[in-house]
Amino acid sequence: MKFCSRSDSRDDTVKNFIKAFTYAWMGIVHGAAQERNVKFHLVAAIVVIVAGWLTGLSRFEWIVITAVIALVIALELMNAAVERVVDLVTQERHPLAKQAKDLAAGAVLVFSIASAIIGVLIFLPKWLM
Ligand SMILES: Nc1ncnc2c1ncn2[C@@H]1O[C@H](COP(=O)(O)OP(=O)(O)OP(=O)(O)O)[C@@H](O)[C@H]1O
Repeated sequence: MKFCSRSDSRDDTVKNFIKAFTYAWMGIVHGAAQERNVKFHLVAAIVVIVAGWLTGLSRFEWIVITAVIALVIALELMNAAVERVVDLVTQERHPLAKQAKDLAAGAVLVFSIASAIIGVLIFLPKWLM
């Protein structure tokens, strides 16, 4: 009979956490390497961060910019995941496959438009001053 000490189960929890983190990191690296839109948003994020640094943003504005950048990239990764699942389920043309891909792409577009508006609202008044 095998007894599990409390430190064994804590080791397992830490190992599982590290494994889950590694898989999630591999997802980000894969997305950045394979997905054109993820690459585009990563470059755009760098441009926005440099522009923010040169312009001089408040703490609150940096919080908003950080959240917006993270959400756009997270949505792109989710969109890529939906595309993979749809392609795994069917290689044939199917109206539901189209809807699934277009809905996921629509979600990215909605937030991309909102993030562009947020960017203009934060940066434009400072550049016009
Ligand atoms: N299996 C499918 N069935 C129906 N429509 C699809 C399917 N896969 C993609 N589409 C639709 O085709 C349009 C273009 O999709 P997408 O940009 O993913 O290209 P694709 O058709 O998968 O081809 P490619 O992989 O060469 O770019 C989108 O409207 C998408 O929803």
